[in-house]
Amino acid sequence: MPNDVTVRKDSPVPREAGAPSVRIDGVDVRFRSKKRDVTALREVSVDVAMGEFVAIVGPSGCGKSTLLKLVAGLLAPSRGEVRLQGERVSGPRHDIGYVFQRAALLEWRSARRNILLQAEMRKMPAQQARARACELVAMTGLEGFEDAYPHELSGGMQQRVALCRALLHQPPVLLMDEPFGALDALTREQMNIELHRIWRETGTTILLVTHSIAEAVYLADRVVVMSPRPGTITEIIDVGLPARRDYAETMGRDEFRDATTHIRGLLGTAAAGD
Ligand SMILES: Nc1ncnc2c1ncn2[C@@H]1O[C@H](COP(=O)(O)OP(=O)(O)OP(=O)(O)O)[C@@H](O)[C@H]1O
Repeated sequence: MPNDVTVRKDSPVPREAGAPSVRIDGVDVRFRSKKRDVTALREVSVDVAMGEFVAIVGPSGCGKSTLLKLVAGLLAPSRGEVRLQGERVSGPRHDIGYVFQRAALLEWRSARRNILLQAEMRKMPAQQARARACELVAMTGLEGFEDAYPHELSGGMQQRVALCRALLHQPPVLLMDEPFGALDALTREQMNIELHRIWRETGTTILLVTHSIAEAVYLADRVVVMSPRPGTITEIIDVGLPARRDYAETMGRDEFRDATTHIRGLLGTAAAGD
């Protein structure tokens, strides 16, 4: 579905009856070395529906990034299995987009050419890639900065470029690892608003790791709360907010307050910042 639907302006999140977009089933991850044996994840199971937005919160070191790496096929579970679009993940997957805390742009390439890097790596037809890049530049408000180099862009703009690059090949699943953690509070708020709109417009399934409880609840359909290492799922919260969310109005809603208070309670003093 997400591959051929690029614009879904007003519809709510589709909850499809078919296979989930991501299935994490009874997963353990152990890292063994001569010096130590670390169980990063234990018995983690979660299904993410097509087009759903799921946020993952938990104390530092509980295995959030490890979970995303499993979905991307960059790590193999020690037990259990991960499925992406119905297929068992058994190696690096190219049908995903990945956004990290640092935009990691190439300094010698313009914004446009950083975005098009994705197309070059995938050998996408040039015309199709340029058209898609233009669409994404408009969607993320980067118009007028296509020829700017990374050092000429603000942190928020650099992250927008990274987001365009991650979405260029229209991946059905987008993995985001603390993408706004390095931004100032106001820019982060703006990026939250934009990401929510882009998610609604593209229909992409999103898994977002964040240390911000407010960010998780504002953006997601469901929030996965994890325990300290070895990371297990403490609870999965359905935030119950409408698909269209005005930022200020959402902050004042009972559902928002209830969900954030509940998550803070679950995380207790182990919660990392907000
Ligand atoms: N390649 C690795 N080799 C050995 N141990 C690892 C490896 N990757 C992660 N770990 C360990 O697994 C645990 C989970 O790490 P991970 O980075 O997934 O946590 P996190 O929840 O994303 O942390 P943070 O919020 O601080 O970014 C940590 O104890 C970490 O030291």
